[in-house]
Amino acid sequence: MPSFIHQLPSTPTTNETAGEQNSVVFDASFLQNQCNIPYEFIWPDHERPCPEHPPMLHVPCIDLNGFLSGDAFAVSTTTELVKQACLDHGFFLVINHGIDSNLLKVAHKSMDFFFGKPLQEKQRIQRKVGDHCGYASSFTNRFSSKLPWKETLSFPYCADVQRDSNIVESYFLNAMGEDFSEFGKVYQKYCEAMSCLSLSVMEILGISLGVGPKHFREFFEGNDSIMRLNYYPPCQKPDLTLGTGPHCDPTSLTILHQDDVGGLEVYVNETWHSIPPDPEAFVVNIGDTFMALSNGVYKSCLHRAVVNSRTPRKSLAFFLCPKMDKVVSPPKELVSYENPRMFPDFTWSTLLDFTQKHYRADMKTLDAFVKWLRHQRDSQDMAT
Ligand SMILES: C=C1C[C@]23C[C@H]1CC[C@H]2[C@]1(C)CCC[C@@](C)(C(=O)O)[C@H]1[C@@H]3C(=O)O
Ligand SMILES: O=C(O)CCC(=O)C(=O)O
Ligand SMILES: [Fe+2]
Repeated sequence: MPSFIHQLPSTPTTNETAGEQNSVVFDASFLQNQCNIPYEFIWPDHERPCPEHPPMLHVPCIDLNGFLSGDAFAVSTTTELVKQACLDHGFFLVINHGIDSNLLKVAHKSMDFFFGKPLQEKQRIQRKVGDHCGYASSFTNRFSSKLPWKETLSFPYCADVQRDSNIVESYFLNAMGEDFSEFGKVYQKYCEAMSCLSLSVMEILGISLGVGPKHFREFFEGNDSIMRLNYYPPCQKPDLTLGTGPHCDPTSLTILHQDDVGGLEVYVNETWHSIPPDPEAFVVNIGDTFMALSNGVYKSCLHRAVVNSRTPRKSLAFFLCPKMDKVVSPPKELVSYENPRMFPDFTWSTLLDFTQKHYRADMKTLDAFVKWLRHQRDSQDMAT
């Protein structure tokens, strides 16, 4: 067992496989004091950060307040800018979003509250094998190489108040007790705000694709989304590792808020570009599931996060996802003889399961998923 791995007393749970009796976690406070980093965190040459600071990506800035005012010029400008961005690389910024600045501030502060806790306390909410929620530390018990230099805390958000109007608060109360009541309240409010913002963006995407403002808004009304807190400790060898490896988000839409450190990079025209932090703006990008919903018209884009040797970096990522059993299928207006179906129908829960149990999301997730899905369906057909 590598020295940086702390063997913790086994925490038997219902869904651990026989081989998962012991939880192992990455102890950033221990690692930071070593002069080198373990080989498991060293990425192949061709995937390492650029030696020079990459050029800045000029992404359009969407004034959401303007769009929501209904002013015809603002609506057409907004939808045109989003359309061009989504045809080019799938990233754009949203400003004048109406999200309370105090909520943003306390959401960032609450990350320090959690990630500053002793390892054993964070380990109380450890992500279980095959699950997408909980605390994960560089996924040491999930991947054996190209480990990301980060700790994450992921949790579910359900927008369907009939089903669960307080899922985030309950999740933390159940897992961490009364001390996390305020913590849960903060992220319940944050996720509600993110869900509302996502539905406005879905209106813009619907208009930009010619299917109208309601189509995708209604598709995501009762979303089963994922909120993820990314904490990237400083690294003594930032040029050898990555905070988050190159990937396309398998989800539908990502609304990201970076702190002021910087580190998000997007791969466009065969070159890595940086998207510098802007506290007033959310970075929005479409994911694989929305690429399938648009029948491939809009592209899910390759991106990653680099780390530095000086200071921790934090980002809050809200991953909009349809209801688990919702069938992902493009509207008929986006399918034609010239534009035949690019992907088969699938449910979001099947793709999510694929990324959690069978495949580490990267830049080819959707292709790998479609191949896997076809194989599964062929095997079932042969068995009947
Ligand atoms: C559905 C998801 C899987 C990941 C979290 C959400 C959306 C982004 C995915 C991820 C960040 C892509 C890079 C690899 C990954 C393993 C990670 O570094 O965290 C991915 C997440 C995951 O599988 O936990
Ligand atoms: O932290 C960042 O800037 C990006 C993280 C990311 O891409 C993700 O969590 O999917
Ligand atoms: Fe991402």
